[in-house]
Amino acid sequence: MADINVKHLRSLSREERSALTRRSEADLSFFLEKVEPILEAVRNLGDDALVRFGRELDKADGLTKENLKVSEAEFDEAFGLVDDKVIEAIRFGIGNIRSFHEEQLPEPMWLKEVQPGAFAGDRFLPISSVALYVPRGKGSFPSVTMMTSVPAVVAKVPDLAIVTPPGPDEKVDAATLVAARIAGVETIYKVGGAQAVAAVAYGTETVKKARKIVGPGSPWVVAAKRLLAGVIDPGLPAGPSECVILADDTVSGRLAAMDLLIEAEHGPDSSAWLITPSERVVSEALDALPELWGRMTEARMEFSRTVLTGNSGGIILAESMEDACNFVNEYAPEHLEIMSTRPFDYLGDITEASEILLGTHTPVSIANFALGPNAVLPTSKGANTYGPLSVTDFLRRSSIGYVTEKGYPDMARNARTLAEYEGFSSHANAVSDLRLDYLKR
Ligand SMILES: NC(=O)c1ccc[n+]([C@@H]2O[C@H](COP(=O)([O-])OP(=O)(O)OC[C@H]3O[C@@H](n4cnc5c(N)ncnc54)[C@H](O)[C@@H]3O)[C@@H](O)[C@H]2O)c1
Ligand SMILES: N[C@H](CO)Cc1c[nH]c[nH+]1
Ligand SMILES: [Zn+2]
Repeated sequence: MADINVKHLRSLSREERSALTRRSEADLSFFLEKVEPILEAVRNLGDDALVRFGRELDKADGLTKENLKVSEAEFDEAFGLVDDKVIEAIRFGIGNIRSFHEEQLPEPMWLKEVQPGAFAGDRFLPISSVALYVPRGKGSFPSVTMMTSVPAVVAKVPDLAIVTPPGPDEKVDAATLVAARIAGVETIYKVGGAQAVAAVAYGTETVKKARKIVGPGSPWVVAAKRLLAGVIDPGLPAGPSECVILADDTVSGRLAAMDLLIEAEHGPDSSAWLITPSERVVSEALDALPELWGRMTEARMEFSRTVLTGNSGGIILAESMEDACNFVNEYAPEHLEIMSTRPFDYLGDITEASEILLGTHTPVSIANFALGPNAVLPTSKGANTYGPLSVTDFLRRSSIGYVTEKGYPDMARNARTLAEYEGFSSHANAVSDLRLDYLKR
């Protein structure tokens, strides 16, 4: 396949190497400009704007203020529309996702005696209201419903709502409704894109204001979250999907090509690279791609072709596995597969990746839908500072302190010394002997 990008890491200049790590999210200027009036319209016109954008952008001609919120009847109807096999897969996935996320739930409170008679610790409470964004543009995403709802329910967020675009029939994707109900979320609004972020940030007549929004989305959603970061907590940055397949010489290049196409098929703005020091793997992967494309739907094949022949995907030949691991760390992918019969040999060399999947039987698809770890992951080098969506994203932490009469003297003496050094007289007074006098009265 002559037009698939094949890069030799050794022959690239620093600029060329760094260009390979660039994602579509790096320049959102087009989207930021277009999204601003949408946010303003929602702020000023509320439901009227949501109905207008739903009709214009999602072609939901039958959307009205009255049906913006999913009804009980629509939830019930969804179970009849979804194949039993799909419901079973949703239940299977939710079971594993719940089991994984329950392990993340911290004790509600802990206290440690840091000095005799002086205690310090943390207390956790759920965030009072969170909106979950479930995309629906280039596909429907019951799996994102599972990944966002389960940790929120495990964290016991009292006020949860899903926002997701309506289809042209002004309905929410049926499997999304099924997944929401099984996971335990009952409020769903038919609004997507930038207008959904604005709706939960400002609140409208129908849509309740939320303190935080989580969930992945297209650049429209990412741009809106950036612009509204002062109004609502936008959570971790989760934009267009991306993956790196890191393969050594122990595996088949055909297998590597198969997994390279997983995330490359999300959209033309996705990113997907296969990196290997093995020329055999490169040539087998190139040979396999046409057959694999023949097994894909036309639209998904076109998306992945765009990715693998454009600026954000292809195959990279590295000098060695060490060289390849260094590149992976520079890239900081959302999903990483270490495809090798000895994956643990390389795990220690990878420091920057949102998700690391090991071996030849853990393709990204299994992690996207079934395994349990969260598939809402930071993109565009977000792995440098963020982790995957987790139960703790739905909790807020308060520090707890308790000093007893026994612990007071040492604490007060040291606090006073620093208060005086910093020049804060009231801070110092509050830990002076005056306190002991006042305590006597
Ligand atoms: N990082 C992650 O964890 C993760 C997980 C799943 C999906 N994803 C990514 O999420 C993204 C989902 O994107 P999507 O498009 O499928 O769904 P989406 O719901 O994010 O975007 C569709 C919405 O965008 C808005 N929109 C579309 N065209 C517009 C225009 N011209 N002007 C204004 N608004 C417009 C519409 O409101 C529409 O409802 C994909 O890029 C996918 O790769 C990421
Ligand atoms: N790969 C996505 C996260 O980047 C998750 C997903 C859901 N459905 C398909 N893929
Ligand atoms: Zn995916």
